[in-house]
Amino acid sequence: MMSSPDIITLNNVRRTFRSGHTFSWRPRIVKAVDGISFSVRRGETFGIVGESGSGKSTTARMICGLERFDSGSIIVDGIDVGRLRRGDRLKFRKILQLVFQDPYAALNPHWKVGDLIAEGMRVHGIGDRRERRKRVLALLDQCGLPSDAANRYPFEFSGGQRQRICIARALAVEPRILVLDEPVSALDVSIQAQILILLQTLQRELGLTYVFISHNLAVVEQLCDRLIVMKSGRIVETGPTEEVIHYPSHEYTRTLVEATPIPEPSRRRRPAHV
Ligand SMILES: Nc1ncnc2c1ncn2[C@@H]1O[C@H](COP(=O)(O)OP(=O)(O)OP(=O)(O)O)[C@@H](O)[C@H]1O
Repeated sequence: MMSSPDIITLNNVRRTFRSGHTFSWRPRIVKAVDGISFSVRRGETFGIVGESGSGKSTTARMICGLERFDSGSIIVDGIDVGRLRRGDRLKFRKILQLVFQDPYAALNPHWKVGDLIAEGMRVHGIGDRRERRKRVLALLDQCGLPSDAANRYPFEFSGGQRQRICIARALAVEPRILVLDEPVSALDVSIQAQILILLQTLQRELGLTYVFISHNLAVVEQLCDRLIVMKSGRIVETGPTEEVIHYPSHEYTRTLVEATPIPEPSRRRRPAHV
């Protein structure tokens, strides 16, 4: 059977939050995600951009099965995320892993880095202890970390190195998809560039699909093949990254582009591979 070119498909997905005081007469209804549809192709980097509050993180969390949705459907590698049962969650995590913005908060400070990376493998029953140790060392190397990192604690590392640890941990279970929610936003610009290069290299080597959430169009421009622009829970623009950034058709995208210094001429990178 031919596998579909699309690995993630959202169809008319909505998510509403009630906010405001429990005792207020009129709780405020926030349409965080207001009927969005898009597909992500296997092996591509798909960007979700928009200003703060536009619904990017809610979308990412719904794709990951961490946030329920009110209506619509989300299919990830053939799995209906809306119908994930408790027992399916583990299997789902082997397909899709997440990397968050804050590498400080994401790592348990009491665990050694080697144990942090090996934990997912242990939970998923991958290899025995010896094999897991070997794989931890290979992952450290692949993510540009020294091998003695395995025996050290997260606090001994810089922000960029911690994000490398988070990426190694995500890759440990050999997922097909990484959802990266503002993965470089907390880092210095020079460190950002190194992490982006690492992500590009890993994608090439492992054939990964990335969903990349960012408010920074310069970063998105460097990494993403295609993107959607979100505003108030809706998609206002979609298309190949260069087209959207250099020839935006929506006023909102134009405002985002104008607010971002994007180096010229465009320094994009590698042929998209599927
Ligand atoms: N758990 C929640 N309870 C109430 N409102 C929420 C909740 N999560 C998100 N929202 C609201 O939904 C809207 C979209 O939020 P979301 O975090 O998805 O946006 P975002 O584009 O990722 O913003 P940011 O970049 O600041 O994270 C916002 O108005 C937010 O306040």
